[in-house]
Amino acid sequence: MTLYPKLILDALATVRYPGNGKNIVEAEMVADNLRIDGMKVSFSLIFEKPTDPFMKSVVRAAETAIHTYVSKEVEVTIATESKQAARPEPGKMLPQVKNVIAVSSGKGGVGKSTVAANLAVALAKLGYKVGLLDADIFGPSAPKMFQVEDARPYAETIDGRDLIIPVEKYGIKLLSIGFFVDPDQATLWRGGMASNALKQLVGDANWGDLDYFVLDTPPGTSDIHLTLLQTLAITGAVIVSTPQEVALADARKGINMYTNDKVNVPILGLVENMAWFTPAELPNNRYYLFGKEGTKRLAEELNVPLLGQIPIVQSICENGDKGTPAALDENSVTGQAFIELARNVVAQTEKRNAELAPTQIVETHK
Ligand SMILES: Nc1ncnc2c1ncn2[C@@H]1O[C@H](COP(=O)(O)OP(=O)(O)OP(=O)(O)O)[C@@H](O)[C@H]1O
Repeated sequence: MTLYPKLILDALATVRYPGNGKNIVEAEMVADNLRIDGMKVSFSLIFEKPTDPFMKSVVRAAETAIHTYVSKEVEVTIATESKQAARPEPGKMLPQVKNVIAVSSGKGGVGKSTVAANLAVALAKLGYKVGLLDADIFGPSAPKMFQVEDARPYAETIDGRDLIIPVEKYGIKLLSIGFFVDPDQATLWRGGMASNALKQLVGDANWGDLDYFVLDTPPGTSDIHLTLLQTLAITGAVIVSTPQEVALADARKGINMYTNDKVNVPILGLVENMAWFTPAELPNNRYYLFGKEGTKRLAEELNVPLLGQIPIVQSICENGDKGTPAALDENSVTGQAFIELARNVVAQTEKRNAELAPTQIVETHK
């Protein structure tokens, strides 16, 4: 049997690309590098993106078509190409971002998202270029806290890649998993889907130059943390806790997630949220509802800095609901507490960068 190009192309014309229903010859997906050498055939298939979900199945279908319509004896080699440049390798993503700060808590509901959002706002107030990624897949709250719930970020082609453009609010570049997923559906997501979505929000978004990239991570320890550790070199972690014993026990677990022997992310320090209650009409009174200075003692015991103590103030909650983070008003008691926190985060980050080598990403084992 003698093979010739038309025989191969006719076989390939029976394969449909599921994305548009056209056959792959008509859709100009077969590159003009078709080589025939005896019973050996090689060529490339061209896809729009390197992440095309149909890539594997189309390659398999093309091979099967040649075996079915030409001969089982043909030795087929198919390479894949894409029109768009690939996402940079993990660890090489976001070269223009100077510091990546993960805000974590061992336990839900301690105010981690409130602290992450207000830390981002306070850093921007101090004049830094700031990005905030709300990676809290099970309870994204940044859209509400920044009053951008209706935002639907779009993509633009930049240097040959389609990149998501972050929303800008209060001088911060912001993306939330909540812009893309109905929060009620999030818990139904399989781990892999959530991880892929997150990798896209990090690697396929136009974050540009940033001094601080703040990550609001999900509560507790999860696959999402592992994805973040495998995708980004996290400069340091900020752990949020409330003063009660149960929260402190969980805070230790949260710390361990960043400092075990496989992961080497330095802890920049702890934040004690809901440290005391101050009624608006008695601003000098402090009521220690959840115990006094538990987080402060934990910080001392672990020999890590206490970066800030944030009181329980009704306005923090109201501002969060209204979409105007408390840190926007630097003259308020809470605004000052968050500015102080941001100053301490900057000081600890600079100290860490002077004393320690850059963080390495956690390798993926296949
Ligand atoms: N210091 C504070 N004073 C008053 N209210 C606060 C304070 N910190 C957080 N809150 C309120 O507590 C609630 C929970 O806070 P937040 O969503 O930030 O917690 P979280 O730890 O991120 O929770 P999750 O586990 O759901 O991610 C919110 O309504 C928030 O406005």
